[in-house]
Amino acid sequence: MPIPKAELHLHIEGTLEPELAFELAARNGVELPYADTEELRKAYLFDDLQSFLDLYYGLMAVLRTEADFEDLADAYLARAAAQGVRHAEIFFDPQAHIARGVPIATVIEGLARALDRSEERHGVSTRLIMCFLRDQSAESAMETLHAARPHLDRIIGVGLDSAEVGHPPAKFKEVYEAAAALGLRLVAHAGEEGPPAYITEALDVLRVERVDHGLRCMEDPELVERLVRERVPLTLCPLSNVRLRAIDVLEEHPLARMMDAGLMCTVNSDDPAYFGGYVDDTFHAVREALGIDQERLRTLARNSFEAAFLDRDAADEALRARYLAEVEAYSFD
Ligand SMILES: Nc1ncnc2[nH]cnc12
Ligand SMILES: [Zn+2]
Repeated sequence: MPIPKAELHLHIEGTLEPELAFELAARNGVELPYADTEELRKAYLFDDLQSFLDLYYGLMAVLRTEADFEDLADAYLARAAAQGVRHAEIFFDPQAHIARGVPIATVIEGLARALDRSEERHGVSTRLIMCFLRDQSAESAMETLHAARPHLDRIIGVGLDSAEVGHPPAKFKEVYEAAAALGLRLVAHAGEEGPPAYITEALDVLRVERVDHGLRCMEDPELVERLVRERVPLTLCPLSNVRLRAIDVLEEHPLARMMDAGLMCTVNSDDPAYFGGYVDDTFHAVREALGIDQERLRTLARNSFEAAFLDRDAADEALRARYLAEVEAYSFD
């Protein structure tokens, strides 16, 4: 049985396995530019974030109806449960769907159908985080926030993803202020490909509570000191960093050094259908490649629940306490 853990950095569209992509393509009469699942999988060789995003957005063409989003999320939750995930905070990219003529209500209601059954069916509690695409305009992000207003009871927070370099966090200051005023929690991708200054900006200008990736903080010792002092959780995704060439090989990933430095690290899967593993596969991979020992794996699991957005009410706090107790009681043998 894998160690219990929370997944805090997971793009639901990045869980679209080739088999489901072909099934949904057939269901919706969408032609995919690949002969079969094997040919599609062969296309998963990326030079950088942008080359991945081109494929990722293209494949979304198969997602059209509420049932498609429900099936996508349900398939993820089943896999996550098998990997020891007890709580999942799930990103989605509404602008990528609205641009294809799929209304935000279809996306959210479809995902919610799977999420509403998740505790009972898979034993996984869930939250939804709506991401803005940072390579689109600040106005488009604000329109998306407005479009989401009828569904805010379904959404715990907002995030910022897509092509990072050239799209610094400050561009989204206003929409983050508007989201905070609506009571939404705030996260943002920063320091994946972009410089450490983007991490600082995400903290100071967007006022995020967690940083997604944050990998490049290691280039700025003062920033590391600050992240340690303020105990800012980082949602790291080591397999993603290797596949998107932020790091050459997993053996060179700074996770162990980041933990040594006292950073509050969590380990997550990002886009597991594309990057060769779900979250427990990632735990195993870092254990092998970086010599992360059992007690450090337990720390990563503990951090994931401590950094989770499970503090809305007494029921949330009780859930967090239960999960943390499961982590402490877990035996690796
Ligand atoms: N790793 C990643 N970075 C930025 N945007 C993304 N969208 C999906 N995965 C992403
Ligand atoms: Zn991501």
